[in-house]
Amino acid sequence: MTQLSWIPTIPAVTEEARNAALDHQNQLTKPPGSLGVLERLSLQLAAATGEAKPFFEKKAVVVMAADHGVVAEGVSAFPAEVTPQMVLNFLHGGAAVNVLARAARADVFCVDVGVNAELTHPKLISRKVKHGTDNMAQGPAMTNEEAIAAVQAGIDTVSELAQQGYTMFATGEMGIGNTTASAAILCAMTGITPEAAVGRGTGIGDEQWKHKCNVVRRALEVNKPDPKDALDVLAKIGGLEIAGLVGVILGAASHGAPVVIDGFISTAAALLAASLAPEVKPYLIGSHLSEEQGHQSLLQQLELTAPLHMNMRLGEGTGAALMFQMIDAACLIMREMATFAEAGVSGKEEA
Ligand SMILES: O=C(O)c1ccc[n+]([C@@H]2O[C@H](COP(=O)([O-])O)[C@@H](O)[C@H]2O)c1
Ligand SMILES: Cc1cc2nc[nH]c2cc1C
Repeated sequence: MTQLSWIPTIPAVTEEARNAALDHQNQLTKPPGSLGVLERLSLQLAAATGEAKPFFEKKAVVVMAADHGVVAEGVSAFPAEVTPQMVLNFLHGGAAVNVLARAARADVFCVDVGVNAELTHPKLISRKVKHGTDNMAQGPAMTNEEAIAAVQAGIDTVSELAQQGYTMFATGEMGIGNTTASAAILCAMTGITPEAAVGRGTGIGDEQWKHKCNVVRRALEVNKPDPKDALDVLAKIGGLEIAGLVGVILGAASHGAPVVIDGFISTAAALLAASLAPEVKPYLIGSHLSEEQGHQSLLQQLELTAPLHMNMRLGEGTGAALMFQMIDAACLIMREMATFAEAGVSGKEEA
């Protein structure tokens, strides 16, 4: 596939830094491999940054917010007006993601990429492409141009934050109806049935779940998205915040910054980003396994692992913000743990 002009160039990760990190890790006072996921993270972070012992002083959770026309079909347990209401909650610092980001010493940035209300707040990043998507059960959710503009909103947001010194990013989102769009993306990209991809979202019951499966089936039949063309999938059955997250992921990787992927919706965005630019893959860090049915399938498709099993299904970037604390831990192990030589501890017996 030829490189599309709106996709930023993504640097290759560095094996030298990974090897230097592995050398150091092998000298630390522990049996090799005994710190499990923390060890794997250290090596990935070294490869991504080109530094054997990186530390991330400034971390950003970017919450992309937008509305979904498909909510008119009755696919969510909550009304669409919750999207703008929660945006204000993020801006006032009162949402779960704000609390978990504070716990991780990270900052939350909220971007209006397509909320169906006029929002003004000094902290809001306003990059509205349109007032919510069109109803994908009746036709395409967006045009290709709108989808690209929303991707660009994510790329631009990350570029500005990188200029302010942020070196690690997490994906967050808010959009009533967006588990329907994400399930449709999973079906389109992998060919699995709506029954295997659709989950309970904000908490729908059995009858509404069956209806949501039928809505996804109809959206796929009406739009016939081409799985080999991730932009086609994104525009026809995606969401403006999902497109924004594709931009966050592409943008972070283009700056050589690792990007922590939150739950179901964020992982759908990551799957599209990796389809558009496979070079993003070494920059992706899985966080938690969402309760939403279909999340495991998305992770498998990306060969991503989600170390945190917290029974969460909130979105917003909450699982990714928790993962920031594990990343800090992995970095500090590399910087602060004593080596066998320093501590006078005997190494492994030779066989
Ligand atoms: O990230 C997840 O895994 C996740 C799972 C279920 C629900 N959500 C959140 O709930 C909203 C979408 O749910 P729904 O039922 O309206 O499609 C949206 O704002 C998401 O952030 C998020
Ligand atoms: C209250 C509420 C908060 C959320 N945060 C992310 N998705 C959400 C959905 C609802 C309904």
